[in-house]
Formats: sequence, structure tokens, C-alpha cells
Amino acid sequence: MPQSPPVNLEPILLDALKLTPNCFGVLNQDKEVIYCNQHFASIFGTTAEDAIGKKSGDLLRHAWETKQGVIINTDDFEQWLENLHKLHSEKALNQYETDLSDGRWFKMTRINLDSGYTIIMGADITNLKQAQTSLEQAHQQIESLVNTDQLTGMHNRRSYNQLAKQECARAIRFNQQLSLLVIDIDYFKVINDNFGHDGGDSILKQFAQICSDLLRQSDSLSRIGGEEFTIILPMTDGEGAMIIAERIREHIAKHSFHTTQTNNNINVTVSIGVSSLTAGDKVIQDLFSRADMAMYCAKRGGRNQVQQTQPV
Ligand SMILES: Nc1nc2c(ncn2[C@@H]2O[C@H](COP(=O)(O)OP(=O)(O)OP(=O)(O)O)[C@@H](O)[C@H]2O)c(=O)[nH]1
Repeated sequence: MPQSPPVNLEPILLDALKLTPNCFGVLNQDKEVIYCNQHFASIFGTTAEDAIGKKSGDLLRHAWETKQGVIINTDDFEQWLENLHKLHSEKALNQYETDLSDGRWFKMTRINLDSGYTIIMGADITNLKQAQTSLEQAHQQIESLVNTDQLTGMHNRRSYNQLAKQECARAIRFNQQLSLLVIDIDYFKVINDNFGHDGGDSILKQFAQICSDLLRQSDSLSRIGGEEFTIILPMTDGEGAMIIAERIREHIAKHSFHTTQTNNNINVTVSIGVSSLTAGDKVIQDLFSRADMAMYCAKRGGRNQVQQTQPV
């Protein structure tokens, strides 16, 4: 068999490192760059010619000062660099992701050789990161859609179930107060009959906005049925919940509702049931049943009122 002539791989490999879209650099024992390609240098906002002979710490300092290349968020660069050197010297192999001021992302691999040399490689993962960001945004949009009532923009029944369960578990676990309001708009059928379904929808939207404006950020308003709403009031006892319920009832009764179909002022009232967590409660359904019962008491009592039931 004829022997193939020996090949000098070095110039081929150097060409490959120059042409690859990935970054590649080698540091000596003193952490000075002894070889790098242009992509590697761009991580520090400089050129390959300029980077060679420089210490990696000085290149990072240049990136930090000029805000070019790798994004370094620190007010104390020297401390940051010390921590980084410590982190990188702990293991023979380090892998991390890094983002650049021009929007690129690299997945870096840093290998500390026994000889004291360090090889640093980086694969451009910008497309991957962009796809990941789009996917996360799409996921957030879907989450928001499935948990939001499309008419009022408030939580829907599904979201209420989740939130109520969480809040109840938290309140029981940490021995905190928790109250729940069940609100039903009075004679809503009449509103629909008089002003049409679109008119009714408009009232529901206005109603939700008024309630929402009266609540704290930590409270959550949900539309759990046609004209039925709940409000979860964390860290709120029965007395506090009655004050909030009465405030909502009063605001709604005084408010002049409008629809696009009519210029008339429309008067709306609500019946509200209030319940608060007690020692015997195990699940949110215990609170809901009592608040719902109280709401029906308010209906029977003549509507436009707040009722509170005590646990039996
Ligand atoms: N416009 C509109 N109406 C709805 C919606 N969902 C339910 N409704 C209507 O709300 C009305 C509820 O009527 P009822 O359950 O009889 O109660 P009500 O008329 O409010 O009377 P009380 O609750 O006893 O004071 C019905 O006419 C439903 O069609 C909705 O999304 N939009």
C-alpha cells in the first residue's frame, strides 16, 4: 500500500479557526491571549491583532469601560473580576452563556489544561436565544389568555380557582387572615332586556373597572359567571372585608352607568356575600359556600346590600 505523504495540519487548523463562526482563543499561564480569532476578540469589543498579548482581565476591563462586547453589569469591576477568576479556576471545565451589547449570545466553554494553558471556545447561540425568547413570550400570552376573562380583562373562573386555592393554603399555613366576597349584580336580566346584550356587556366592563379601582394590588377580582364576581382579600379579616364590600356596594349604587346605545344614566346595584377564614376551614370551598350563602341572603333581604355569614 502506498503511504500518503505526511500532512502539516497546523495551517489547515488555523484557517479553520479563522473561518469558523464560533469564537476561539488560547490563554497562557499568565492569562495572556496567545491566539484568538476575530469572533473571540469581538467578545471584548476589539480586534484579534489588538487582543493578542493582552491579559484576559484587561480585555474584560476594556469591554466594561467601553460598553462594547460582553455585557458586564457591575459598579465594582475589580471585585467582579476577582470573583470571576476564582470561579473559573475552581473547575477544569466551565460552561456558561454570555450576551453581548450588539445582541449576540454565546455559549462559552472554558477548559483549563494541566499545562496551565486555557482554551476558550464559544458557539453563537443568538438564534436559539431569540427563539427561546419568542417561545417564552408566546407562553406568557397563552397563560394570560387562558386565565383572563375576555370581556372584563379580570381573572376568569379558572384563574380564580387557582388563586383562591393558593391564597387559602398560604393563609392556613402562615396563620393569616383571608376573606372572600361573592358579588352578584341585581336584576341583570332586566338590564339585558332593556339595553340589549351589548349594553349588558358594557355594564359588566364598567362594573369590573370600578371594583378593580377600589382594590389593593394584592386583592384579586375574578368573573366566575355571567354577572357573578369574586374578590379574594388576602390578610383581611371579616371587619375589613365588610368595609371593602360596603364601599363597593355604595360606589356601584351611586355610579351612573352608560352604554353606547343610550345616553340615559343606568342605575346598577349589587348583592354581596362576605366570608372570612376560620379555624375549622380546610379548603377555599368552605369560604366560598358561606360567602355564596350570604350573597343569597342579601338577595332575599331586598338586594343592594352586604351580608356576612358566620361559620356553623
Ligand atoms: N350581557 C351579558 N349578559 C349575561 C352574560 N352572562 C349572563 N348574562 C345574563 O345575566 C342574566 C342573569 O339573570 P338572573 O340569573 O336571572 O339574575 P338577575 O336578573 O341578575 O337577578 P338577581 O340575581 O336575582 O338579582 C341572564 O339574563 C343572563 O343571560 C354576559 O356575559 N353578558
